[in-house]
Amino acid sequence: MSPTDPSVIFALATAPGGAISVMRVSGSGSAEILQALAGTLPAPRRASLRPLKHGGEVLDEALVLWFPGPNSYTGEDSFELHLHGSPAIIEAVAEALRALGASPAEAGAFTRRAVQAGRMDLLQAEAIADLVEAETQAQRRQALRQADGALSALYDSWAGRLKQILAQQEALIDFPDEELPPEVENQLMQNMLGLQVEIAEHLQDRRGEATREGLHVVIAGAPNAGKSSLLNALSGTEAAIVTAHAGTTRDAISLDWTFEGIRLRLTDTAGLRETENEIEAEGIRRARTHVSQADLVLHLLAPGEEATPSITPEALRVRTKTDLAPLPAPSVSLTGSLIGINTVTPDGLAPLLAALRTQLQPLLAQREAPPLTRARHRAGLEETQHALTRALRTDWPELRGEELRQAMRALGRLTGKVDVEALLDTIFSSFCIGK
Ligand SMILES: Nc1nc2c(c(=O)[nH]1)N(C=O)[C@@H](CNc1ccc(C(=O)N[C@@H](CCC(=O)O)C(=O)O)cc1)CN2
Ligand SMILES: Nc1nc2c(ncn2[C@@H]2O[C@H](COP(=O)(O)OP(=O)(O)OP(=O)(O)O)[C@@H](O)[C@H]2O)c(=O)[nH]1
Ligand SMILES: [Mg+2]
Repeated sequence: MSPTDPSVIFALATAPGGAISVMRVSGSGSAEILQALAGTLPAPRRASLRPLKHGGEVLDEALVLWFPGPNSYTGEDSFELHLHGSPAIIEAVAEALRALGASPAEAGAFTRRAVQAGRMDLLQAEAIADLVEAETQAQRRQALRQADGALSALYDSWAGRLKQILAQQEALIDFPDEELPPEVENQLMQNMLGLQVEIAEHLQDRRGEATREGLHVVIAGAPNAGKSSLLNALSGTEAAIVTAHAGTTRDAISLDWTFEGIRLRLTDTAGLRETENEIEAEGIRRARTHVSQADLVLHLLAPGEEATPSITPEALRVRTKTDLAPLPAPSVSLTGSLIGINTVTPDGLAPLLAALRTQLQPLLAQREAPPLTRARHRAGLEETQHALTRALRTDWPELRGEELRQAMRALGRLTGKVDVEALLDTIFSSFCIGK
């Protein structure tokens, strides 16, 4: 293929500003472009130092990696130029690549080509995006596991079982009514139910989404309860203003905090009370919105403040300023849910951290089965479940077959084994350039 083949794409794979910048190039026609720049093709998959020349000039002295297809990330002929990371070199090399017929890659284009070449499925491609963006160790582990194909294997096994169920169903259709063996029909129903139960359990597991997206923890309570002090103490920042004046916080203040490898978005809110002040009232309205959308609410109560009713039934109730007024021992044992903290003594937050750990335990637990990680997976599995439910409800064999096929299609779209093209744009548009 000619060096001007439009299917060759290039992109910087590293963020600008580093000492080294990696330019990635892929597509049939890569070999000619690399030869034009580096003189000859280096040995495959080995780092070689080469002067890169274009227009009779040396652009940089670079490390070159040549990956002949199909043994490359994209499955195509591709190469990498490990350049000195200056803007001038990057610009000159990009200019040369354009002149040689390559075009700038769109977001996710390299991974998209890897999917199209059958080197990975959609779940693995999504996991690569998550891997690139992982900020916590839990996110890293989860993405790596999904990239390895653990979730794909689970959904593929379900697709395999659905295929068997469909085959059993078709065998039933061919039977004349009077000879229909009831145990075959029974077996079929059992298989459908068994699959539904497994998918339902998988859908109940929120670990994957919580790990990937983080959890929203909202600190709420009356003015002066110590909410902003807690936000500052947990995050080790002075993000929120603290004063002895009741009604200090108006705007909600959010920051990210990693606890036990889980990403938490902490939000400090305006103290809840009746007020004539227009600004404070708006703050309180926003506070209530945050509370209603929280995954976990910490309801802070100053000493002497009535513990009930709580802001929301699920809130963790936290008695503050225990350095001033220790939690009376009986209240600890009687209402085990009341946690005592202060932001003054060295271990003042320990009871809250312990309670948070317990609360998050289900999310921290390593389990055998890989969790679903995106709304897309949840929607596809729910569609599968609905189709299975309809298949179970109907006595009409042809209709049941159609519902089973629909369940298979919904499941197949998750790995990308069906209807891939329609999905690629939405999935890869969220990637960064160079991936
Ligand atoms: N420089 C560089 N670092 C990188 C990548 C890259 O593309 N370039 N990666 C990109 O995301 C990740 C590594 N992933 C990769 C996956 C497959 C192949 C590859 O060439 N696979 C061939 C040969 C495998 C082998 O060496 O045994 C193959 O599978 O056939 C390369 C990188 C992270 N680090
Ligand atoms: N002794 C003691 N004082 C505290 C503690 N936590 C907060 N305070 C004090 O209580 C007062 C109110 O604290 P804030 O953190 O501003 O309270 P808040 O709930 O954010 O108040 P608003 O923003 O007005 O709703 C300040 O004077 C803090 O120094 C604590 O654990 N011990
Ligand atoms: Mg405050």
